[in-house]
Amino acid sequence: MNSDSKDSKKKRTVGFNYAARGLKKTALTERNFQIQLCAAALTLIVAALLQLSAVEWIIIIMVIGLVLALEVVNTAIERLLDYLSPEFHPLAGAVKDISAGAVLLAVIVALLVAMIIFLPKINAFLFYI
Ligand SMILES: Nc1ncnc2c1ncn2[C@@H]1O[C@H](COP(=O)(O)OP(=O)(O)OP(=O)(O)O)[C@@H](O)[C@H]1O
Repeated sequence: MNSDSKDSKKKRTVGFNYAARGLKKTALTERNFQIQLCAAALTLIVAALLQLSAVEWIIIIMVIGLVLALEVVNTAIERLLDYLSPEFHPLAGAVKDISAGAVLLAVIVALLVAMIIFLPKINAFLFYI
């Protein structure tokens, strides 16, 4: 392996480490992210119990990923604003509200998707027993 490809592999590993560190920090400090991680774990357990099809699994995993990724971005925006605008400023407040609104939208979509996929299966299961 030449030194150029070694360097680029090292850079990728270092980049991944920084990203993992960011996720770890978010998971350890952000209450909303912790709640969403628990909800995601619960959803995956219910999905496994209800034996979803491959397409249903893909949809569920995508909406979970959307919510978690948006929460991470929202956290980054909050931190950035805390750094740039530690004092009260209506614009800083508006940006935080809008960023939180994006997470809320994704959560609503995730709830709707979960209801559409899970409710008929839960109904069928209850009817069966
Ligand atoms: N610098 C600021 N200027 C004006 N309003 C702010 C400011 N910081 C926060 N706010 C208002 O307070 C709300 C909550 O902000 P905060 O940063 O506490 O976010 P949070 O959702 O409680 O997340 P976290 O608990 O992770 O900090 C914002 O959505 C915004 O309306």
